[in-house]
Amino acid sequence: MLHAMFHHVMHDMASSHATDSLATAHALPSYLDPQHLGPWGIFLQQVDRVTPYLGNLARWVETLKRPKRILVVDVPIHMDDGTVAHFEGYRVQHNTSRGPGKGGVRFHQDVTLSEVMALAAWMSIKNAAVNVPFGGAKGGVRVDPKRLSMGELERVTRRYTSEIGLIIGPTKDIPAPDVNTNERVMAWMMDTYSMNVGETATGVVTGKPISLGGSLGRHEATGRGVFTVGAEAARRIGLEIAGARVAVQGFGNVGGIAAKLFAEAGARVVAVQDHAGCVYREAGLDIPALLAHAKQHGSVAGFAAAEAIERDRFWDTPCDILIPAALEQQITAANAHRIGARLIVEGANGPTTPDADDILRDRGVLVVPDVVANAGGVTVSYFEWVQDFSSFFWSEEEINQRLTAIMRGALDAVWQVADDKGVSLRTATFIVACERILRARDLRGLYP
Ligand SMILES: NC(=O)C1=CN([C@@H]2O[C@H](COP(=O)(O)OP(=O)(O)OC[C@H]3O[C@@H](n4cnc5c(N)ncnc54)[C@H](O)[C@@H]3O)[C@@H](O)[C@H]2O)C=CC1
Ligand SMILES: O=C(O)CCC(=O)C(=O)O
Repeated sequence: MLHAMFHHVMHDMASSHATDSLATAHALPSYLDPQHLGPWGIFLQQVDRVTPYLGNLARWVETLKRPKRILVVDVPIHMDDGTVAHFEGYRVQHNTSRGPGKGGVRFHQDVTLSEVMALAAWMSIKNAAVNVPFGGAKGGVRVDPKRLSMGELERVTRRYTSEIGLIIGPTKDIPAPDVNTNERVMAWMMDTYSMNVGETATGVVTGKPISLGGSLGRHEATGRGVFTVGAEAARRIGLEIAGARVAVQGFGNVGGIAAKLFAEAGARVVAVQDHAGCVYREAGLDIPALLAHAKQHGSVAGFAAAEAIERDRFWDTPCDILIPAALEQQITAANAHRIGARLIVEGANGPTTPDADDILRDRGVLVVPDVVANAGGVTVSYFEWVQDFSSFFWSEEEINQRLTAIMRGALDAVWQVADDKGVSLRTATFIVACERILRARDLRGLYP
């Protein structure tokens, strides 16, 4: 009787939840809920868009929807006033089929697990798109570093590094700079990891100071890559860089250097927006002067040789090329129809939502997606890692030549796939990258 009831209950569960016994194996952990809003939900939609193009490899696609490893850590530190503060830290290794995890560390007050999961996943796609031998990973601490003293920032960095030390390492997972982290932070990370393992391990992070095993050209690499693919995409759609009007959101490592290179190539950078202000000058902003101002004041706000405009007006700025280089989900269905540019080059990770992608495509705006456009940083990080292993350092000229060749090659490959299959550059890039990742997975079998 009991056996019969049990059988009945089991049967009901099976029929109400799913149709076969694999259902349990496929049930997603709550933090992977596809309905999840935010960046991870966007990544899942992007994977769904590419799946029909993956042929036999599509049987592995579920791998991409589940990060391999997620670590959430408590980061307690002594504040300068004697109190103890706790910050939440994350390191997510999305996929390691093609090599060790690789991706930056973000310090920002709004960092969430969903965001770090998506950023890690985009690293898997990006690293495969430019064919560097890495998987994808990313880290973050939910802290506003602008409110920390230098000592507090160092203590957060060192404690976070010790906590994630369990899973990082030169052949396991190699962090790098992202929003609000830089060479200084990388030096502390390298030193903390090295102290904990008992030897100097320069290869544990990239984006280090040159004098500590960093690479020439890494500081500029992401902005340089944005410029390289932006200029090449512009050429392909018949848009002349000399005289082109450029609008840039985010004026840090990526946006600042991209703006400088576009201006040096004769473009007019007409608008720049950062976290605290937005400036406009129809004749073109003096970028070296704006960079100096932002360095001194922490923002473009208050720059005298320009008109200060309301933040939201940035999206209406008449321009030919738009470079989002700040945070995710900036170009949405709410503003995509207002953008006047013919070309968008994504310096930031995840700046455009899938519904905005569709609007832009319908309007004939070309989007060079993050997973190609901003891959210059990780490409030179790869060079740095190789140089650290061999203790043999290359000239900046050699680095920039190799970077340019890889960026142009990657754009060319995805352009061809987009043409052949009639898809956007983003979907084309996901096709190329997912094929590489899933083929590696297929060849290796279940472990990675
Ligand atoms: N640093 C790197 O090598 C790489 C960075 N990226 C991506 O590029 C983007 C920017 O990163 P970084 O330049 O490194 O960071 P950063 O910390 O050097 O600069 C960030 C810039 O964004 C601005 N910003 C922040 N919040 C904003 C908001 N709500 N509205 C407008 N502007 C805002 C800041 O004021 C600052 O100018 C991020 O999406 C990052 O993931 C992508 C590839 C590599
Ligand atoms: O240089 C790296 O390893 C990664 C940089 C990064 O975080 C990114 O490309 O988004």
